[in-house]
Amino acid sequence: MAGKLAGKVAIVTASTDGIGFAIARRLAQDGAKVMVSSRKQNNVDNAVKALKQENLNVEGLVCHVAKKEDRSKLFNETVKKFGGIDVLVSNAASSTYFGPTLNTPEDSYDKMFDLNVKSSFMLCKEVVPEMEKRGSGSMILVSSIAAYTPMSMIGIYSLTKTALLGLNKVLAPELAAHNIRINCIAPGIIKTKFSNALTQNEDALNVALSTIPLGRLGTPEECSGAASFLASDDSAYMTGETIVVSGGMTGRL
Ligand SMILES: NC(=O)c1ccc[n+]([C@@H]2O[C@H](COP(=O)([O-])OP(=O)(O)OC[C@H]3O[C@@H](n4cnc5c(N)ncnc54)[C@H](O)[C@@H]3O)[C@@H](O)[C@H]2O)c1
Repeated sequence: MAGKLAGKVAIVTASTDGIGFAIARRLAQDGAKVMVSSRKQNNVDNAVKALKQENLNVEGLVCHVAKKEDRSKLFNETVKKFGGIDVLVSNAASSTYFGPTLNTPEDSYDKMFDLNVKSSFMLCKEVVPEMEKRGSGSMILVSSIAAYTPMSMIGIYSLTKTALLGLNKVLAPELAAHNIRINCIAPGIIKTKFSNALTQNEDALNVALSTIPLGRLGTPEECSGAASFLASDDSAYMTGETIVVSGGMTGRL
């Protein structure tokens, strides 16, 4: 397929719905071969079917990103199906507690750090040998606007997203030595299942909208162009950076 990502192979985690699905679709529309993944076989099957119906070059696999054996399988199967790995989008995350930060249970804290931060780090670390074989690579971490201005009722989730900005900065120089780039995307409030709790409550929605200069929520598709840009050689001189996709929200929460 022609396009700015022609010849590239991409993995997108948690890509059967929401922002991950939109990114997987956009990378494939721009010419990449894409491995779609998430935790449930049924969701993987549905996403792959939908994308194949659009004549996109995708395959799918179950991957719970906190499980080492699942991550290994994801890399091995991608190499087997597509011949290598050029792009990794680490998108999986969860927010397991809503309320005052000081009340966050320890197991929730651990779960969010394990999934949102540690799994991202392990994916980045473990994919390096495959990218080295290709001679270059691009990694993209999905952070959040909450990384900059923590949202009060999801304080520890926000903290994990700030940690990803740090991970981005700390890995960029080391990965550069392998000719691999790493960058972040920080979405604002995007209409997905993830943001349902906020967007289905009219009062909360109105408060949120009042902080967004563009006056509306974003869509998953509006995050996907930034991912495609960071995956492509158009961003060849960028590493350790973050693209904010928030309708102008930065610093306004
Ligand atoms: N929606 C927003 O407003 C918003 C804003 C900023 C950042 N984000 C980030 O965007 C990313 C995608 O979120 P989304 O809004 O598309 O919501 P979503 O609920 O569609 O995506 C989250 C995905 O992560 C998956 N996931 C959870 N645990 C997993 C695991 N262990 N292994 C693999 N997958 C797992 C879920 O199944 C789900 O598909 C997340 O990193 C989220 O933090 C979302």
